[in-house]
Parts: sequence; C-alpha cells; structure tokens
Amino acid sequence: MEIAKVIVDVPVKETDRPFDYLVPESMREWIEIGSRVGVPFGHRTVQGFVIDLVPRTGEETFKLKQIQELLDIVPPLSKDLVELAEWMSGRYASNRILSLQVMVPTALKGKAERYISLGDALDGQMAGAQPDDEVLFVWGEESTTEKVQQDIIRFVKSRGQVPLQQLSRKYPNHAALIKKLLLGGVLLESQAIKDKLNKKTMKSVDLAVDIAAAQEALASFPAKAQRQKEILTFLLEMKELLPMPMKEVLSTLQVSAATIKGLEEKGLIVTEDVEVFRDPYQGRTFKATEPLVLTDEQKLVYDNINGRLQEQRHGVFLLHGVTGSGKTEVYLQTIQQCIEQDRQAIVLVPEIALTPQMVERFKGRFGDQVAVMHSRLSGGERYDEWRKIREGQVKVAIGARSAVFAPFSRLGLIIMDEEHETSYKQEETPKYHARDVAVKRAQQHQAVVVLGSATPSLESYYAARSQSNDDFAPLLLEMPTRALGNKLPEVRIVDMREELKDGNRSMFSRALHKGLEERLERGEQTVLLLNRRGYSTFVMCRSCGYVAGCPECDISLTYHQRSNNLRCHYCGYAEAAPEVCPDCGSEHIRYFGTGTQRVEEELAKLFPGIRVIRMDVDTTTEKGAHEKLLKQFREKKADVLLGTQMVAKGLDFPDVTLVGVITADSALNLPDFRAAEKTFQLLTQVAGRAGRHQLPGEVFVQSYTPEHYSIGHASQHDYVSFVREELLHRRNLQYPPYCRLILVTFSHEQLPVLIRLAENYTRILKEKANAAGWLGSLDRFSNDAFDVLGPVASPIPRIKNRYRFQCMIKWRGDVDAIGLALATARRMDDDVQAQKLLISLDVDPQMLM
Ligand SMILES: Nc1ncnc2c1ncn2[C@@H]1O[C@H](COP(=O)(O)OP(=O)(O)OP(=O)(O)O)[C@@H](O)[C@H]1O
Ligand SMILES: [Zn+2]
Ligand SMILES: [Zn+2]
Repeated sequence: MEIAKVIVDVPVKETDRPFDYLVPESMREWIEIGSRVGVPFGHRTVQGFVIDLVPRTGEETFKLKQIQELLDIVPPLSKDLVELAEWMSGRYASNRILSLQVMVPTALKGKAERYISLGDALDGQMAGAQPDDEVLFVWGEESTTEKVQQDIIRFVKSRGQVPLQQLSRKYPNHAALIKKLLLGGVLLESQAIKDKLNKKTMKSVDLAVDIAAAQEALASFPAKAQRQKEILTFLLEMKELLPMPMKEVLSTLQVSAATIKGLEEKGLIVTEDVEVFRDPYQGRTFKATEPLVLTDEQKLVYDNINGRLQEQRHGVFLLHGVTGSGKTEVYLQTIQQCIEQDRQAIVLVPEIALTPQMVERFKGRFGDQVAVMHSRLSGGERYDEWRKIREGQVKVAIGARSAVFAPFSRLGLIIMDEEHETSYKQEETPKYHARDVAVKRAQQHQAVVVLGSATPSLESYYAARSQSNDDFAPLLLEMPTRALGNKLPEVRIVDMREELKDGNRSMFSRALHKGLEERLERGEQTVLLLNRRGYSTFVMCRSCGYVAGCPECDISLTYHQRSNNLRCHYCGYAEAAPEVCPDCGSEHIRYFGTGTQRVEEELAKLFPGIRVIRMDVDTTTEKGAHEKLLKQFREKKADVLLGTQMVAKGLDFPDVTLVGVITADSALNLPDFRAAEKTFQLLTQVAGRAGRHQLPGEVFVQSYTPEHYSIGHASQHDYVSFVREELLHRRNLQYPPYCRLILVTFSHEQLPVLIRLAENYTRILKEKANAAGWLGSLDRFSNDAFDVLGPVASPIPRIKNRYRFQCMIKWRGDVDAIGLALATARRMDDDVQAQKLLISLDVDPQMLM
C-alpha cells in the first residue's frame, strides 16, 4: 500500500497542510498526483487533491484512514500544476486548497458522481469489433490490450453510462488504458445523470452492424426500400464520421424520421443520444486568414521570440509596441511556430478585451484548434473547453487570467496581451497575478512568455531595463511604428478651466463639439470615453483644477460624505472638506460625478437624431451584449460609441476618426500611487483607436489639469518620457518598482477590538523585523528594506457589518516579508479564534482601495 498526501477542502489555517491517507489496493493504479478524491475527515467525507504519493514505511504509529473514493478517472490536475499551486500558496500567502481549486473548472468542484460513457472518437476503435460477439473479458485471462479495449468499449456501450467507481472496480488493472481512452475521446467522463444541465446531447445515427454486414445488407435490399437504401449508403460513405447527428442525415437526404426508424427496426442502424461539446462559437463562421508578410520591425521581434522558441528554452520577452504596430500578427505567427513544434500555446487577454474581434483573429487563423475560456460562458461550456484542452483536441487556449492554468501538457508559449492591465490580478484568494504565474509555468515547461503592450506596466518595463530582478527580467523588444505605416493620431488637450471661464458649462468643449459635428457630416465615427473610475470620491475645483491631496503621501484625499471630511487612505491623515477652493477661493469646488447616461442625454440634446451606442456595466450585463453592441458599431449602425474603459482597448474600426475623452483627470485623483500610470495607459490606449486605417485620426482630451505629466506625455505618445518622470516620483516616495508591497487587511465586528488587534499585528511585525536585523524604514540606497505603514481604516471602512483596518508593508531585497507577514498572522491565531478577527494578505496588490 501507498500513502497519499492529500490537501483537503477545508479552507482554514489548521488544515492547510497535507494529510496522510492509505491508498486502497483497488485504487492503486488509479490514483496519481493531481487526483481528486473523497476522504474521511473528522465525521464527514470531504474532497481533496492528492499532491504526493509515498511508499508506506510501516512505521506509522497510528492507524491511517483510507481514501474513500476517486472522483475522476483522469486527474484534473497534472503534476506540474500541483507544483505550481504549491508555489502560488507561498508566493501569495494563500491556503493550498484554494490554490489548487482555482485551477480546475467550477463544474468539477461539485459533489456529483462521475459517469463514463462513449465518446465520439469511436469509429476507428469499433471498426474491428464484432458487436454481436458475446465473448466478454474474463478475469485473469491472458489478453491483449486490444481485446481489453474492445471489451471496455462494449461494456460501456451496453450500459450507456457506467459509474466511474464501477468501471474501476471491474478493470482494476487497466487504469492506464482507460485513461488513454478518455484522453483520446473514445470514452467520456461526465457528471451524474441527475444534473443533465451540465451535459448536452444530440440525437445521432450509427451503424448497428459492421461495415461488411452493412454492405451485404445493402446488396440484398428490396428495390422498393429506396429511401432506406440511400440512408445506409450514406452512412457507409460517412463511416469515419459516425455517429452522425440525426438532423444532418435528415436534412442531407431529405428523408423522414420514420424511414430511419424502419432501418433501426431491421437492426441495421441505431439511434442514440451522444454527448456533444457545447461550442459557444458554434454557428459563427470565422473568415480564414493567411499570415501577413511581416514588416521589418515585426520581423525582428518575431525572429527574437522564435529563436528562443526553437531552442525550447525558457525566456520572457516584453514587447513594447505602439497601438496598431501589429502585435497581434506577431503573436499569431509565433503561435504557428509553436504548433508546428507540436507544442501548445496560451493567449491571455484582459477580460474586457475578450471581444469577438480578438477571438475572431485567433479563430480565423487557427480555426478549431482554438479553445476560448470566457467568464461569460456557462459552467458547462467552460468545462467543455477545459476538457478539449486537456485532451489535446486544441492547440491554443485563449482566455482571461485563469486561462494561465489551461491544462496543456506540452506548453511552448504563453502570450499576455495588454500586460499592464490590472484585471490580471485576482482580487480573491489566491490573489495571484497571472503574469507571475505565467513566468513560473513557462519555467516548468521550458516555454517562452511574451508580454505585449503599448504601455507596459512600470514593473515590467523597469525589470526589463534594469535587468535587476533575477526571477523576472524580460528582454525588451520594441515596435515604435504602426504596421500600416500611418501616423499615430494627433492628440489635442483641451483645458476645461478655460471653457468654464469662457462661459461653456457643457461637458463638451467647443473643440470636441465641432469635431463631433464634422464626423456626423462626413459619416465617420467617434469613440467617446468617460473614465468613470474614481468618480464621486475626490474633491476638485472646477475653476482652477485644484485637487485636495495628502501632504504626506502625494495621493489625493478621499471624500467621506457621512463625516464630510477628506482622508488619506495610506497614512490616515484627515481634514475637513473645504467650502471654497484653498488655492483660488472659488466656490466651484465639489466632488465629481457624472455618468455615461448623462453624457448620452446631453448628446441627444446637442445633436438631435445622433445614433449613440452606450457601453458600460449597465448595458453589457447580458451575455453577448458587449459583442452585439460592437457589431452594431462596426456595421455603422451608430455614429458614436460611448463608454467606460471598455471602449478603450483592442478595437480596430476603420471609420473611427475621432476620439474624445470627456474628463481625463478623473482617474488621476484616486488614492492610488498608480493613478498617473493608469491615466497615461488609458489615454494612450483610447487615442490608439483613432485613424488606424486609411482615414487620419484626431483625438481630444478634455482635462482640468492639462499640465499633468501623464496627460502631456500621453498626448505626445511618449511612453519613455512618461516612464522617466513617473519613476522619479516612485523612487522619491518609495513605491513599486523600487519596493514591493503587501497589503494586510483586518476585519472585525467591533471597532475597538479591531484597532487593538491591528495595532498588535503591526507591533509584532515590526519587532520581528527588527530582531531579524531588517531595517526599520525604507532607505533609498539600501538593498534590503522593510517598513510598515499604518494601521489605518480601510478605504471601505465597513463591509457587511465588519469594520476594516489595514496596514501596508513595503519591502525589498532578501528579506522574507511574505513569510513574516503570514507567520505573524498565524501567531495571532488565538485572537482569530476567540475574537473572530479576519486577516487577509494581498501580496503585490493592484487595488489599494
Ligand atoms: N505585416 C502586416 N502587414 C499588413 N498589415 C498588418 C501587418 N501587421 C498588422 N497589420 C494590420 O495593422 C493593424 C493593426 O494591427 P494590430 O491590431 O495587430 O495592432 P496591435 O499592435 O495589436 O494594436 P493595439 O495595441 O492597438 O491593439 C491591423 O489592421 C492589422 O491587420
Ligand atoms: Zn480653485
Ligand atoms: Zn497620507
């Protein structure tokens, strides 16, 4: 007997370690690292993942319990994913079970029993079988694999669906073979019959006899059975494709269901329900595309990446290519190479950019070899896509963040488009960043990572420039010009303070108004961006652009309506909300608020008859809505596409010649040290939507602080100057990439208890750091550093009746800050138990609010 190390599904600290279970003899061949099992735990049975198997030494002092059941035949996780989960748990201070679970589709998390049925790859397998041969596999009999295989197939076929447990009991010594059949699609693993919802079946037609018998029957058919003869002939012709969907037979031959029934009664064919993969893109045709001849710039980049790919050696590239430089074409051709090596590729895109246009480009080039993992897919659809990946039916997986766990076995390439996007960071535990996971996973597979963006994150760019960070130092590749040779659009900044001064109280400046008018006359299109991020939270003067900021932290203060004061969410500084502007004395100081709906109304008022498509959270909640709206816009059923961040990314519309940004500053004033970076990125991206094809583009950026460097550099499309200036700020204030952050959030129902415990935590943390000899504060010139800010009330100070406090750890170098933060949290276990304190760690947080 062997011992399995199992991580159980009880996500509390006490159980965050492997437990030992005996592997019963009957499961020995079936259980592998990555298997999902049911094990007794306390008084109940819980699920768990096998993360290791060790031989039994016989020295166990107490009686170990046995694994009770095996939940899937093919383990949902492979050994490398189990290792990755372990790494992730350490890297992001997450419970192991949560790290493992994030890698498997939700459909697999349920308790439903697994069943085995026949898959649709059966044709070849059944060709030699004699369906009426009654010799069944006999226990102990010497037999060839071939024979066992036929036997298994016949067994499953005769029962329709066989519970997994039953199959493993009947064939205890043929686990490898059954797994092979499952991976080859000959057998199919599915949920219990009771949740039929999860499975889609199709009425199909198959031959009930072998080919020779069918041909024989055909030859001796009476002449009057012409229709039946046609069907049989057709099925024989299509024998490789059997079973065929009934619908297809009916429509191709124009025969009736009754005729098919007649043949079935003769025992020549069978009709049955066959499970089909739900293809969410079914019925949509994708125009096939051919590789384009690369421009010189593209070629250089491509050669670099491909060189590493051919060596089958790990490497990370940061592709900095301006909007429209043709990054996608480089991705496509690199993927082609990867496929030709018989390896597989993952393409990560921000959820928001997972538009049909993006999918179309990959489906257009690689067709059915692409699986799409979209969060809007149903659980069942996602499960199907996941299975296609695991079974090697597809070569490319495209999806948001979690697609980084696509269960490919021969991974060659991971592409991360728009690598700067914050949505690559998961906000729930495990709070992983897909970029780090991608790099780690690629390391395991000797695969290549390509991080692409027109506006790389400062962390990535800095790492590439300085080559200092050893576990992540990408090689920098640049594409500074557009693939089609056209210029980047001209960006004009409109000073909204001047507009107000001149009596224009509208949300549209005169220039943008005129621009819109011209587009309407010429029948060209406009994209309008309303950056809603951060609205209503900061205080700004409409006369002079003054924004209330923290004197200590260089971030804007957040307005708190209830207490009518302004607070800093980093250090806790607070002041009363001003009545008049402290800078210019104007009374036009207020907290900001406007919405897409208001813009839409204003547009209708100013331009009667204007056709506007509004795209924001309200109009895109429905499945497929996003896609429908974009399609309408592409078909020129509207003059204006108005929306939030959603309209800024990845869209390529030839007739868009005007882009307007209603208020560029709104994100600048968030209490987030990345505010300037985010603003720069957004402006650059949205400006990049204009003039991508023949027609030249024009961009108006409306702003109350036009002198801000993020706006100025974005208008010049000058990434490098922006970065230089931004890095200076980051260095002065000691923010990433000059250090790393850990955000520790505490919550409790009682405020005084919370404050005491949060203070305890920070005190212990500081003491330990001191004892370890790490510096107390961040010195600009020290290599190792550790510092703690806070605790202060969280930006959202109470959620669901729990008060929240937080502290921020800044660290750098060889100090084990993550370990210390976690150890300190665990040391407070008693408090956690007795007083219901919750502590959550966010390593490298993206959201500071
Ligand atoms: N080698 C090429 N020859 C001709 N056209 C090309 C070539 N490469 C790209 N294009 C075209 O240039 C346009 C811009 O390319 P693409 O959308 O891939 O740029 P991108 O770098 O991904 O831009 P963004 O960051 O804005 O999404 C597309 O219409 C694309 O078809
Ligand atoms: Zn003012
Ligand atoms: Zn502050």
